[in-house]
Amino acid sequence: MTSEQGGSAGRSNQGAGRSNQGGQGNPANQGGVRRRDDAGRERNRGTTRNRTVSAPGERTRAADPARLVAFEVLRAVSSDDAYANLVLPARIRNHHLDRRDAGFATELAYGALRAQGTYDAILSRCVDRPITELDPAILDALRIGVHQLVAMRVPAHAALDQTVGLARAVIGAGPSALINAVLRKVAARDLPEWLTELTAGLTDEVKIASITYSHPEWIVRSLRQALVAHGRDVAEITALLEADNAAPVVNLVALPGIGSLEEAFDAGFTPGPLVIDSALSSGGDLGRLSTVREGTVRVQDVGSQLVARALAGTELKSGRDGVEERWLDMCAGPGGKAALLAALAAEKGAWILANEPTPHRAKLVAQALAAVPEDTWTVRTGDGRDIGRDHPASFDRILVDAPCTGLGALRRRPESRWRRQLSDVVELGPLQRELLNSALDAVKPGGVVAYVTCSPHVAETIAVVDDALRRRDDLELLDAGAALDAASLTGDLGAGNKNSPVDTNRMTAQLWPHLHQTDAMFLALIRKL
Ligand SMILES: C[S@@+](CC[C@H](N)C(=O)[O-])C[C@H]1O[C@@H](n2cnc3c(N)ncnc32)[C@H](O)[C@@H]1O
Repeated sequence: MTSEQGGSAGRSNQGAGRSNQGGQGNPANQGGVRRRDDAGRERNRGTTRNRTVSAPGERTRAADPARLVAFEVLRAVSSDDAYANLVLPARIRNHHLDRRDAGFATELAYGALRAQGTYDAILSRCVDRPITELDPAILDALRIGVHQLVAMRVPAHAALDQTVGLARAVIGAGPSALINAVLRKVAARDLPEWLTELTAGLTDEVKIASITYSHPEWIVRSLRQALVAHGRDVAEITALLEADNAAPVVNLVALPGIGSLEEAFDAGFTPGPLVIDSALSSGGDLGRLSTVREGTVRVQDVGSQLVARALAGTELKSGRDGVEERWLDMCAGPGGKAALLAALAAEKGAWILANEPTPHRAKLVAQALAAVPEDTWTVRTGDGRDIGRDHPASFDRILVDAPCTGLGALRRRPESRWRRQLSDVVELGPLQRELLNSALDAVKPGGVVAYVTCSPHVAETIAVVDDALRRRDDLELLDAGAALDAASLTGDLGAGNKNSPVDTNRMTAQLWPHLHQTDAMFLALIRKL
């Protein structure tokens, strides 16, 4: 069963509230009752007591709202399988955090989630039983404490006082004593000292990197393998893992012919160096940008912008060039690339079908497309695997932005590295192949299919494309690296996999967080003969 929605459907504002730090002003904070300086210390609390780690004195009794927000986010992630980037803005709003507190809570929650592997290894040395036997709430409070102690500029006494105060307020007096004792042991060393101790005697580079850069071993192994398979030096793994741990820059795109970045520039965004109509910022409240609320300017990773533009700019041999072309976004939800593609299609006089099987995500696609002239697009709610059979040789350009593990977007989803498993890679394989095959049936001779993943994993990238090329004799690979260069402002991204040891992979391209400051998007451009 499928259903189609015309371009007039689903108009509503979107984009508002997507900021990580979109806190509301808190009158109490503005009145100077509770302010935080850059080091995360609260100021104007009355007499400053000179506490030390060894003599912490009387503990704070109430939970600091910013730490409470971070704690609630960790609890929602570990106990309710929540997504941190969805929970955090809501909690920031609920607790009325001001901008500075929102920034502190964001750093604390995201930092503690990303570095959980390292922190759990540290905690294992400081707790006299396996940490898996700890009450999950206690473990989350400890993780928050460790992050303040070893990675934030929070003085040790404040980190201890505040974390113990939080634990006392939300967990109870008993656990707060345990937390106090454990965090004191953590505070005895800084992070480099802890890492030296944790990796002493290890020779396995994967294990060392896993502890040092807080990634599961299977992901370290997969990313090393991906670097090599895409023709890069395995020594880049350190820079890649570090890039996964850095707070990502917010990327905006102005929909071509529709949006303007002037307002974003006025608000402090800077022009993106890699792609036209893009802007960058290290944070801020996006909700105050009217263009973002209207949907004419959208939050979108530069890598996503580049692959969409590379597909739109590829020369076709399917007849009409540009005018009245039919485009398909086979896996469109929630609509980021569909919106950019639709705006590019509108400029060229083309039309796009945006397909998504999940009804609520299909609604998001319609919302994302609402800013684009409605005669340019249609939303279809259905399985992409049926499109090749139902609409053979019907489209000039097709994007298959396949469901994948997202291993290339770990910096944006702090908890996902702990949720994903190697078995996910295996499970997604058949779906990725069926979707690509359906797209290859649905594309016209001379038309182009872009196979894209936000994962560089070999099994989700090269292996899928290789299988398609092996099964069919009506395909040719186009130079995806050159297409990305042509879509970029620099013309010299160096994303082509020219040095890949795999023959068929030399025409594909791979963007990398540590090289391009984008998500690790893979792109293969396949023309049907
Ligand atoms: C990587 S996301 C796409 C992101 C999207 N292109 C964007 O830029 O916002 C993959 C999407 O594929 C959808 N999907 C899953 N199974 C599918 C299927 N059988 N056919 C089509 N899409 C599917 C998922 O629901 C998800 O929305």
